[in-house]
Amino acid sequence: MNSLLYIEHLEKRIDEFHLGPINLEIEPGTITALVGNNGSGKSTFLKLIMNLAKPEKGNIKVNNIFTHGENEDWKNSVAYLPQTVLGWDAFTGNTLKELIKALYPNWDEELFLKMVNLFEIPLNKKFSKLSQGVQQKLNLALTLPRNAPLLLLDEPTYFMDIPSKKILMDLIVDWMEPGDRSIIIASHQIDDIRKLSDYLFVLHNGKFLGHFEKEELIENYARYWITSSLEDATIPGVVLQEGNVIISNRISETENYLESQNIKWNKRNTLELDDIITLLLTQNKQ
Ligand SMILES: Nc1ncnc2c1ncn2[C@@H]1O[C@H](COP(=O)(O)OP(=O)(O)OP(=O)(O)O)[C@@H](O)[C@H]1O
Repeated sequence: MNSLLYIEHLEKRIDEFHLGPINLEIEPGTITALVGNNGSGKSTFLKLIMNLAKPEKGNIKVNNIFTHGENEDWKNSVAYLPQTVLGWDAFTGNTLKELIKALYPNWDEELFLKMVNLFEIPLNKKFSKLSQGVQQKLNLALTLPRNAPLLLLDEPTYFMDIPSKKILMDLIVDWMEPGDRSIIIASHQIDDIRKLSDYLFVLHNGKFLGHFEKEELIENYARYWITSSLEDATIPGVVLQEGNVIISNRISETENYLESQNIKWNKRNTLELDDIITLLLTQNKQ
């Protein structure tokens, strides 16, 4: 097996909250958007991968090494950007760079300097004196150059201005260029999800709703404007009906049924990805 990340039967409880069970494999060369409602367990899931939280059940392997075993070599294969970092406030960017560089044998100084330059990060200021957006940029500049094949990003663009988001997208595309790397990016930013991801990994209140190939997911949904009376018809595949507009995620079943019942429609379109995510997270009928 050649997966960068392998997860089976993963479950975690925090008080009333229950995450999982989750099964997931991440192949090299892919970007997966980790999507879910607030409190659905995205950050917890990334912490579990990093062995910063202990699961009740299940196994996690990074580059074929169990993350909760004696062998900690897996840590060289993963770079993690948490939502918030603790303990950095008193240090300048320069000092943080030296501390982190020493831990990562594949550190890419050229990429670090490029990111500092593109994001205009002042390296001589203490972390606590930087705005939240600049802190986020510095954090990214201290994460991507670790050159680990698996990159875990928890809301990396939350505080960033629009041009910086664009710069990061280009950096990520370049970073993926070698073809043997993968990213999991937890995000509520629809642009990040739409432009970057190959797959969507969807959580709802801790429940795993699916690991979808993005284009396939988009192709699976359609909206129809019905011109005949629908009355109380239960139409196969329909996940939402508002008046005479229906949305289906099993298009051929729906169309066959409409045809067999002589129910006419005069317009059909595809859904935007944010509409599909909203349906997944609110209907939860999948
Ligand atoms: N340290 C903790 N102590 C108590 N509860 C926690 C802790 N960390 C997470 N939780 C709970 O676990 C659940 C999942 O939280 P988590 O932060 O993983 O969600 P999330 O999907 O990342 O949310 P958001 O989109 O708001 O960032 C929540 O119900 C949260 O309250």
